[in-house]
Amino acid sequence: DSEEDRYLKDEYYALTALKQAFSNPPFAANWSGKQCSVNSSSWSGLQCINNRVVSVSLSGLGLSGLIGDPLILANLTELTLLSLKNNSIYGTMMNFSYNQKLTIIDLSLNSFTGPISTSLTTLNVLQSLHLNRNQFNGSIPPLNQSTLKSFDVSFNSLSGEIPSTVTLRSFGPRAYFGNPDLCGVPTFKTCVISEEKHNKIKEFLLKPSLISILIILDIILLLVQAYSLYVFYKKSHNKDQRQKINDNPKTTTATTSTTTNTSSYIDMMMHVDRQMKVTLMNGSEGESLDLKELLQSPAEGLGKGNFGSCYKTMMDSGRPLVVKRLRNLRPLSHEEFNKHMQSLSVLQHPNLHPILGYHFSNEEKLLISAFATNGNLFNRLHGGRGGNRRTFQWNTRLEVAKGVAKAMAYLHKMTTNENNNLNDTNFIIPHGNLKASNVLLDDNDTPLLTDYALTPLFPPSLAANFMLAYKSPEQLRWRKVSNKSDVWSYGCLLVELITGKFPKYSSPEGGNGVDLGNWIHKAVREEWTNEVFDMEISGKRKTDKGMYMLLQIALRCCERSPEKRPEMEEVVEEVVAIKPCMAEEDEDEDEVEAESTSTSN
Ligand SMILES: Nc1ncnc2c1ncn2[C@@H]1O[C@H](COP(=O)(O)OP(=O)(O)OP(=O)(O)O)[C@@H](O)[C@H]1O
Repeated sequence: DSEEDRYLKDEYYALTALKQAFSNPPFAANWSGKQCSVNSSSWSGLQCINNRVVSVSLSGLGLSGLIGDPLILANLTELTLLSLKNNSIYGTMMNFSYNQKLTIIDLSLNSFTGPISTSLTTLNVLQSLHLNRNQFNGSIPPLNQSTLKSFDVSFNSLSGEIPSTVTLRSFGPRAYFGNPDLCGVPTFKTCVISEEKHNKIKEFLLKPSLISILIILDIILLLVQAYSLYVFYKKSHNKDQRQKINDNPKTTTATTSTTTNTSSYIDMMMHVDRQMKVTLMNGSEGESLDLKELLQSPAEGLGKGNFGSCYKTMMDSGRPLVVKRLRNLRPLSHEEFNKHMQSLSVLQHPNLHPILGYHFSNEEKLLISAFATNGNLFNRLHGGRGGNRRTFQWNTRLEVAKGVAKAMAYLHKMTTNENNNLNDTNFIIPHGNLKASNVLLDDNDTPLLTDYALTPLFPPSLAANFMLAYKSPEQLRWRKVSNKSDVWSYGCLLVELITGKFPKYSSPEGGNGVDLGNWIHKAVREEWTNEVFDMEISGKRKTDKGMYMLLQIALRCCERSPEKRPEMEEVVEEVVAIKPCMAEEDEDEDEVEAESTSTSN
């Protein structure tokens, strides 16, 4: 299936599920066949643009039924308008986290119950929200999008103080009418605890009822649990293995963030406790991965990415592993996840960091891999510049450039090779997320690519926004990952490697990050080529010829037009042909000699 076919299928299933939620919808027969034909739709109430559903308008059709799955619309990622107004639909409100393009939502005049979904606060282009005349209860989430101009939650059972955001305060009291327990501006009711409520609370606390006893017992139980977790955590921290982590000086260079994120680790342990299963990847049969041991071992947070967080953990054997806790996945069945993971296990290359195993349960999706001892390329390149820095020599950088190019070419070969044994039609191999923090370095600074080919696991809109740190011009426009957008990313990585400049997406404050792919053309055009090289590789001696050659390759990879960019295979040939700098090797030998003379003296 092409990516477009996948979108079509996903959207078709979402709409079919919606149809099935209603008993005898008048459009039952009409909603059959393909939902979109380019910019039109034969399905009543639907509008399409470029074969994607952009509007679902089903108001006043006498629809009745329960919407049970809050993510029922998650696959309609291009949806801008949703109106189910004036029907008899019940159930709780949908989760709109994946419908980031919604501008108009109208669920008014139905029988929805439960709280207003907090996912609405994430919709940055929302202009109109009508939820009036339902039975929504609980408090109003702190909506504060400046785009929101029309808002109505009147005649529900909402309660508590209206959050004091600029947006919510901008609507008159009419928007909030008919919610007797709602208070604060702009309603005319001030939020004070009434005498009656006050007495009720007093009564509740003083006169033990079954409910109050249960609540108090619950609180005690929670405290006991928290205490035993604390004791357990302390204990495991004191283990010898913990000492090993602390004693290993490389640990600090390996992490993006040295802060320990223990609370979420404990949180994770509680989640997976019930289904202790790690599935081993093909090729990892010799491994033994016991999730229980893995999660009970001492851990430290390595950092938080766009799709989850990584933890380093030390097994009893002394082997360090990394657990990546995935977040924001698209709704996936266990089978789909398995299928994708198993197809990834076919990929084996000395410069690809393998996933050793994974865990899938409703609550958690974890990927497990070996810990790369020298951390990631981003830290190696930019870390410790103020002092305490391990020099990153030109020859080592060149080796990194070669390794990454080989791994990328391998991934691309697997995408296009017709005889490959990846018969999973959903399989997409372009790396899709190449950036310096996704290039890990082992003991010898050998580069190991990680986070490859994960794009299909995430909702397309999210993947488009978060992946591809070095976004190519066409990727910015079409929001699609391709082999050629990977080539652009590789070019940007080369520029970062040669110049030591921060890319725009991850520049620290005051770090002068630039859009590397475009900047390098400007730099060469304006003839400051000699000044672009990182002082660490060009300062001491004359700039090596190889550096110019690598710069030329970077320029070709960063051609604005994808057709003009080389294939990764050609890139490998050219990068591999660059010879290391002999002068630097001599310098290294001199340094080693000087060191050994000074120690023998
Ligand atoms: N196997 C590993 N060995 C050593 N460090 C790792 C390993 N896996 C991940 N890391 C590091 O952990 C940190 C968090 O990784 P994570 O993949 O969650 O985020 P990211 O790479 O910054 O962003 P993204 O989610 O877009 O990939 C990064 O600094 C990454 O380099």
